[in-house]
Amino acid sequence: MTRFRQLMKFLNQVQAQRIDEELMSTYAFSIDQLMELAGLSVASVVEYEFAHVKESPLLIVAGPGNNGGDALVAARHLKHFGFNPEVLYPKAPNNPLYLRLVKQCEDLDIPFHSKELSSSYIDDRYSMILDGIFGFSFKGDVRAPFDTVLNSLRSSSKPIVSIDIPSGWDVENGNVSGVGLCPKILISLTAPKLCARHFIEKGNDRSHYVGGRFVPRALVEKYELDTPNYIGSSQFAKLD
Ligand SMILES: NC(=O)C1=CN([C@@H]2O[C@H](COP(=O)(O)OP(=O)(O)OC[C@H]3O[C@@H](n4cnc5c(N)ncnc54)[C@H](OP(=O)(O)O)[C@@H]3O)[C@@H](O)[C@H]2O)[C@@H](O)CC1
Ligand SMILES: [K+]
Repeated sequence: MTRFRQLMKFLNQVQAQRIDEELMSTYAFSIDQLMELAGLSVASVVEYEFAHVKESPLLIVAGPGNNGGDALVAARHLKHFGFNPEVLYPKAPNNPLYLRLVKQCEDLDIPFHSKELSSSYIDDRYSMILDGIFGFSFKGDVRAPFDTVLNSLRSSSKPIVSIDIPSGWDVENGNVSGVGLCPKILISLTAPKLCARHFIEKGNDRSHYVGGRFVPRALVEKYELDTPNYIGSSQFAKLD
């Protein structure tokens, strides 16, 4: 596993969105490719942290955008890694990319839930929660049906791993509304966003990883990104 000193460069919301756009224009990536690598990084971190509870079901919560797409990709990889993922998909968009990801999961017999699950059900059934609800495009107050979904996840005692942004957090200012999740683990993709500073402040029982090994050198230089030197085939780096 790659270890790396805590990164000092944090992206604001506009920079994160611009980097995403440049990857898919100037640097000729398709969204499927980026999402596949992002989801593989996420699944690899979950494997590293939760291999000891492989038999118990994992709850993977997917939102309506690309953060949810990363979660669906991670669900598929985790199934191949020998885990037992189930997906909560409260608002499944009718978009060919996500429809394909859902079919790939269903073909692996990954169960899907569309209605909110109670915190007691979550506590009884799952060993951990993977939060792929909102990423770097989240804005404003949390709208239905995700307000009640966040409530039940927040009331659960199970450890939460957040993909890119803890859901409900302002991308730059953190959990200012108080309705956001409190993850134990954050996996920043490409580079941490400004809200990650508030995650790090919360102390030593938190782990911060970075993943998404697709950033070309010219983009690193343009945005002065502080990306880790990943070792070998490692899909993530743990930040000390
Ligand atoms: N380059 C990288 O690093 C890569 C990053 N990737 C991933 O993409 C993520 C960013 O994806 P994204 O841009 O699709 O947006 P994301 O945050 O998933 O949410 C958009 C959805 O949320 C909704 N929504 C928003 N606010 C809301 C509210 N208050 N209450 C309720 N709903 C709200 C919004 O709804 P709308 O406003 O359209 O109605 C829309 O449907 C990024 O974080 C990373 O995980 C990789 O896949 C690829 C490479
Ligand atoms: K998230």
